[in-house]
Amino acid sequence: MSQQQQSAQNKPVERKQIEASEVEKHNKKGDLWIVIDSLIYDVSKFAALHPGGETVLCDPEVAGQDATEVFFGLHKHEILMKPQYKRLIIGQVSGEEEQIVPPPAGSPSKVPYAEPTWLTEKFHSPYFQDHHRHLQREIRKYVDERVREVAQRCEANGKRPDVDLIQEMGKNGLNAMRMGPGDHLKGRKLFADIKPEQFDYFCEMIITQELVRMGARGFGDGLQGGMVIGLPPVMKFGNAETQKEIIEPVLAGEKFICLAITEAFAGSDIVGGLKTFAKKSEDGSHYIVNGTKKWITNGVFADYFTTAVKTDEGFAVLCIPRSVGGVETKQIKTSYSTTAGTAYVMFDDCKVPAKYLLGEDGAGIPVILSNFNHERWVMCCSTIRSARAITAQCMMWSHQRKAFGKPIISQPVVRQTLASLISQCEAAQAWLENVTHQMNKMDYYEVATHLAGQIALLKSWSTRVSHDVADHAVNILGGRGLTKGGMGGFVEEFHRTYKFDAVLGGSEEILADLGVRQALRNYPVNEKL
Ligand code: HEM
Repeated sequence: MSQQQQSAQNKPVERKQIEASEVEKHNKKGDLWIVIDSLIYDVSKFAALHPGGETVLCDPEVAGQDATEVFFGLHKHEILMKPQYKRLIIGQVSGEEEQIVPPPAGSPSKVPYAEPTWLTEKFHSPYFQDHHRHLQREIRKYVDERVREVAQRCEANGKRPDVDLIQEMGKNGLNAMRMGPGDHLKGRKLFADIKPEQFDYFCEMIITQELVRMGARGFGDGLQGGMVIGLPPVMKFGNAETQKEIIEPVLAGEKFICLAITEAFAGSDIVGGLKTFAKKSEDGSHYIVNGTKKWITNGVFADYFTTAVKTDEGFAVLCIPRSVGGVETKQIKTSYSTTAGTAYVMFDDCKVPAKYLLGEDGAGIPVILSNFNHERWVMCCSTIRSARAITAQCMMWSHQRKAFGKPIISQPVVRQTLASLISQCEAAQAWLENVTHQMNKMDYYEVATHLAGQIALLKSWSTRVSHDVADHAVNILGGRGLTKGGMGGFVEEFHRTYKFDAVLGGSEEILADLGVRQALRNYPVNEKL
């Protein structure tokens, strides 16, 4: 259920007022009431179905009593928002009021550090303007009301993300906005009535960061991850005919695309290690492609494969339509959900018309490299926001979970841990905002020359932050951090999946090294220690 529906349902309703002394009388199997946040639940029949068992509800400290504290030590608030549990409410304790009401859809959380400072009351930012704030509110509402349910469902059942949702995101402009600023936005109606000329990398950052709050990493990649990394080479290097065929149908969610670089034979060593070969025909009209690709996000349902190949000229990129025949895909089961459509791809004598060549034959490296900075930056946006969401979960859990008679946040060791996680999240977001600002100001070549190293370092470091956050979050949540669903479900999911950002788009060590090597390129000859 969306937050908006939740808050609508939470509007003050006339409830039957019942004295606490009356509630106390209903304290046994078959006649069992409990109070949570002033509301009286008749659990007489539900008790036998309660996932935590009937016995715990018949405990003298629970049966006929106010069980608010024990309830929130064991369950997420969202359970009480479900209609099947709301139906158990029979009244309210006389003279008491509900205290725990979720904020309206789209509004920022007031939990300390749950939001970046630009969304925190009383804080200022040099980067964000009114349209950014408007976009953030609208996209959060959209995610909470429209996307979250699909995300949780697909993450669990492993099916591809609903095509009607992707097509809706095509119509409302979101798919195009996820491709960053550029000519493709001109004349297009954008989500939340953002004007194309207003759209900058901060807008894109907002969209990416709001989407990851769903806590469904596999779905996040399933939801057009392939488009975000596979379409840019077509947009930049495709010829007019190919662009016409591919770009709009992909943005509309009618066709699907993926980026096929990695092979079982080669990850980061894309130049030396690749084996997929494209042999040009004598008349130059087509290529015959043979080879395999591995871990290709969205490959299972892609119609187009933006594929790195070797040729007689050296290295090239072809956008291979599945429809040419000879393309086979197999699902790979990874540690996140199969909803991402991660594939093993086999090209067997694929006859690919030469018009699908992106850029020049033998000059494929810049085509691939041109993609990397944006892709890595998107991953920074995503992992940094997820780490913050997990830190907020730790904050909330340690605030409401009691051990040794006190909330666990009263333990100095827990506060020390939170201090470290908060500091890392704040630092990572601040660096990200700085890099994003530079992206708004620099042109493509300046980014490649001056910012690629910073982006590489930021990605490398932010996934270290995620590592630390995931590790400590599991310790704080305990067994729940290792259990799917329930109170620690989000933490379990993050701990299982944060490594995707550490490996995809260049692994931590490779990127750290790239960052330093790029710095050395501009090392001044005239300065000595
Ligand atoms: C209206 C009242 C309640 C409802 C609707 C409810 C519902 C649920 C649900 C859906 C679960 C499954 C776990 C999850 O999804 O998080 C659960 C587990 C549990 N519940 Fe309740 N519950 C209620 C009250 C209580 C109370 C008052 C207690 C107090 C002892 C309690 C103790 C437990 C325990 C011990 C578990 C297992 C927790 C775990 O697996 O970590 N429940 N409950």
